[in-house]
Amino acid sequence: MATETIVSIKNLNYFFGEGELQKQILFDINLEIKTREFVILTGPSGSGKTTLLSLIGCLRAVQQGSIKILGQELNGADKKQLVQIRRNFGYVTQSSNLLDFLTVRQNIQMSLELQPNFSPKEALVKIEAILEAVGLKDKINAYPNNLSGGQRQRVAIASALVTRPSLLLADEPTAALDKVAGRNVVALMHRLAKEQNSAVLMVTHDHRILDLADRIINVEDGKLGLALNQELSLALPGFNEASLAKTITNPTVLTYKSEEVIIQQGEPATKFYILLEGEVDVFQELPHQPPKLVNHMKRGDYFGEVGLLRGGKRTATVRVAKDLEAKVMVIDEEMFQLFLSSSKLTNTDVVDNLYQRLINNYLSQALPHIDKSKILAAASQAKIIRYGANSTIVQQDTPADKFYMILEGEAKVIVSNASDIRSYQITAGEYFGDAQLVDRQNFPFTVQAGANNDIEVMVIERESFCRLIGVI
Ligand SMILES: Nc1ncnc2c1ncn2[C@@H]1O[C@H](COP(=O)(O)OP(=O)(O)OP(=O)(O)O)[C@@H](O)[C@H]1O
Repeated sequence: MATETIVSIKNLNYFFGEGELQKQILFDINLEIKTREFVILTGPSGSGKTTLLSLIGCLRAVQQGSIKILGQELNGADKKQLVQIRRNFGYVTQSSNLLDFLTVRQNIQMSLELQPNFSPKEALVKIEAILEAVGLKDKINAYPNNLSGGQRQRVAIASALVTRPSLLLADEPTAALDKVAGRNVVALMHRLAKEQNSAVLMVTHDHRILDLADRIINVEDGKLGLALNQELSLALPGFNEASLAKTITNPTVLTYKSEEVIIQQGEPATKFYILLEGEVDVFQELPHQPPKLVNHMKRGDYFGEVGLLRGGKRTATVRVAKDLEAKVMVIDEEMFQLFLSSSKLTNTDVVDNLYQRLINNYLSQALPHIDKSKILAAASQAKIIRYGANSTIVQQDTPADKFYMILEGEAKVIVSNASDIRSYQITAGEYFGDAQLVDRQNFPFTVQAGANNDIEVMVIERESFCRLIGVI
């Protein structure tokens, strides 16, 4: 699918007032938005978000700099050209500007009438289809007053998208809605816009929907910047600005090229990363084999915590996906530990995720020929059990009913028969039970936790394991 630049803004400045009262509102704005991108503008009140949106939407005249919509310059464009350019937009506002004396169908029809060339019959087909998409087909003849706030906003989205615009501009579309309705409305806008190949630029203060964006841009004092605090709170639930204020160092932002390696398996772990833009692949480097893809991550995901919290070495390689650039926030170890210690929620979330990734990495190494999706599914079913020093994990001559893998610590495998007892040590990443499980044999050995420390073991039930290796 071709990607086009929908909006291209270069060196844009904007002023309100004149002479001595003139005040600059926007400062040297540069921004590109491409097909299918869902971009959120956020930032403090009065920072210039609505002004920027209205300039892009041709509701104000460009004074200095350039805004191009689908290659057409707005600066200096005459009225006729602006009317033409506006046909590329859909607009959704906070108060869903529906006309109360018109039915839902008539309200949507008004958007279509701005676009010539539709017969009434074609218009009705389009209205029915878009109402079906927003889940309101049965309200086609209702009046807006008889709809809930969320339903009205869905009609507004239907009106904005019925013409299949290249760009949907939305100004605080959830402000009048409760949490659930607000999220539903934005999720709907997100889905439809992607299906129709539209780009979305949305102004919002609503933190509950930031995860739906492909990109979050912060507007502060009329300047654009990365929304680092919002990105942090998205990636690490429980994060609050006080955590950032307590830290000495500011996070660094780095950009990596397509297929560039960000962290390399086996190298010392010193930093934690949050993906701000682009996508990355996670690989497991295996002896005598090509690297194995174990995960794919997108904006809002983080990586690097496994090495920081376990063993100090990188347990996987993270590389930028092909044909994409990646922008990452780089957080040093001290700051990362502070995030964990300052929020129980963040700590729990990071640790849960850590186990999933550890299991995923170890299983990928143990079963190099099993594909990524099966391993991820099995990892999500696995249980983690801690055994105290010297305790027995499995007993020789009892039926094998589970697959075991050591995540941390050491264990002793003891094989005893009539004439002698032999034993050897196994450690993190090593496993047992696989050979006996399929045929429901007995364990030919006893496995005990090491003498000095607790150990952590991942356990997968027989059925999940057999499904994983493809024997059922
Ligand atoms: N017509 C106007 N004349 C003079 N100043 C204006 C005008 N409209 C807005 N401003 C000023 O421009 C600045 C930016 O306003 P804008 O509405 O773009 O901010 P915003 O980021 O959208 O704020 P909010 O989040 O509160 O909607 C504010 O300081 C505002 O007071």
